[in-house]
Amino acid sequence: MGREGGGASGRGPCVAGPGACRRQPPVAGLGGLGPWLQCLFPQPGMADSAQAQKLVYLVTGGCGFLGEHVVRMLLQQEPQLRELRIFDLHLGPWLEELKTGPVQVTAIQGDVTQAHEVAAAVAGAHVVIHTAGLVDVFGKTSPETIHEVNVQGTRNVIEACVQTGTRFLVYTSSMEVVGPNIKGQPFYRGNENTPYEAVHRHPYPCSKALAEQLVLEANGRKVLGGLPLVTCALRPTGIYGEGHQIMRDFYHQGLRLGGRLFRAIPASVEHGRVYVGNVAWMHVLVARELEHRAALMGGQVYFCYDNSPYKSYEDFNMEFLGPCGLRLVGTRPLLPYWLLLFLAALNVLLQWLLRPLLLYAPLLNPYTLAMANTTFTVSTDKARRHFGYEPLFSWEESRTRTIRWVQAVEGSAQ
Ligand SMILES: NC(=O)C1=CN([C@@H]2O[C@H](COP(=O)(O)OP(=O)(O)OC[C@H]3O[C@@H](n4cnc5c(N)ncnc54)[C@H](O)[C@@H]3O)[C@@H](O)[C@H]2O)C=CC1
Ligand SMILES: C[C@@H](CO)CCC[C@@H](C)[C@H]1CC[C@H]2[C@@H]3[C@H](O)CC4=CC(=O)CC[C@]4(C)[C@H]3CC[C@]12C
Repeated sequence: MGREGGGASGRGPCVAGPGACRRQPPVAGLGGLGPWLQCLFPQPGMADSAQAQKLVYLVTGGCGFLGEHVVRMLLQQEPQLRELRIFDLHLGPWLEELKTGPVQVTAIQGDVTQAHEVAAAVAGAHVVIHTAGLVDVFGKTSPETIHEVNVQGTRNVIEACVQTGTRFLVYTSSMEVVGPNIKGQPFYRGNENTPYEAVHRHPYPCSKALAEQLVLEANGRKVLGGLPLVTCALRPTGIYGEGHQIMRDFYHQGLRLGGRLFRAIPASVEHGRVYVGNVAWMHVLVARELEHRAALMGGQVYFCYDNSPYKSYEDFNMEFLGPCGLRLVGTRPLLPYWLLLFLAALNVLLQWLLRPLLLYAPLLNPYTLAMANTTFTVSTDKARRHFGYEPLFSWEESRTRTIRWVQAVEGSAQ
């Protein structure tokens, strides 16, 4: 238990860096798009592996944006995997193609708010990666539902681990657990220990903060069989990459506006972003190393980071949308902040008025405006120090992959 820093186990060598254990080109390709389908069968290299395939992993939310990348990354990069269980409210058709490889892929349609469904899925798993969640900052779902899925769902996962004897739990938290806070104070190149007043009112960050707290408090609880549960939480900043719905929304909005997007956020406001492949890789590494470094990693939080540049939310998106033919108009915001705030408030009113008839959930509301307008960037090496994380994808690779994906979205939209 907790052989910190040893790296002598069968799974140890990967801590030296991704190159040491990369068996295939990194995962890519999502959403059933043609050019990416070649990457759907990443497993043959693993068949050569002399290592015993003995581990059972469960990924909740495995059909979501991040979850799908975690699933594919595990199949590619975790040689000890025997069975991969994918638990999600909505199962994707792409799962079928994964079932032909050497790892047993078990798709489980289920709801994290239903304790018995979660317990059945967790039973017999060695590791649970809990990414399932309701990501809603646009008012699409009620605060109660967000709480139910994100908080009660997480509680159910923890209890299932305790009751069935699963010892390792990795939770996908969020930068939003820290901030930006309601005062809009900047968090500039902060790390996991940077003091910051983390005060929230919006249901999404509140739910993520509560769920993260539950996960961290559960570290050390005795599971069935008497051994301690080892948990930790990963806090991605704004994730981007293949399958990112908000990027898709911005792209389509730009197309509707004749190939233009209009600057609303000052270029000086920096927003932390991280490539989905690197977030997935970090989950895989954490899951692998929790057993060997339990004393060091148990109960810890880690920001997810890579070498993506610090830019404003809009300027960062243009790194991908620009090469796809869109243009960001204006070097400064075209509308004054007070007017944007007024429009954001108007959107809230419209959402409320239209609710009986239709769901009106535009990107702009007071919360998203505050988010986009507040500097929040991380600069840390905690993940490297604790479990040897280095980004698997360089910024150039991440950028190229994302651009290719947006281009494929464009192709499939025509
Ligand atoms: N997208 C982002 O920029 C960031 C996301 N996160 C976190 O990462 C995790 C994954 O987020 P995304 O992949 O972006 O979201 P997503 O919406 O694409 O994926 C979430 C998945 O969870 C599933 N799910 C939702 N409710 C469920 C339920 N009741 N039972 C079972 N499955 C359910 C959904 O069907 C979906 O497949 C979430 O926990 C989110 O809070 C954290 C930081 C940034
Ligand atoms: C005012 C608009 C003018 O173009 C720009 C609006 C952008 C917003 C939709 C995004 C700005 C910041 C994003 C959030 C941030 O990246 C952190 C997040 C973490 C999560 O855990 C989930 C997603 C998100 C809340 C993300 C959502 C979209 C933004 C608010």
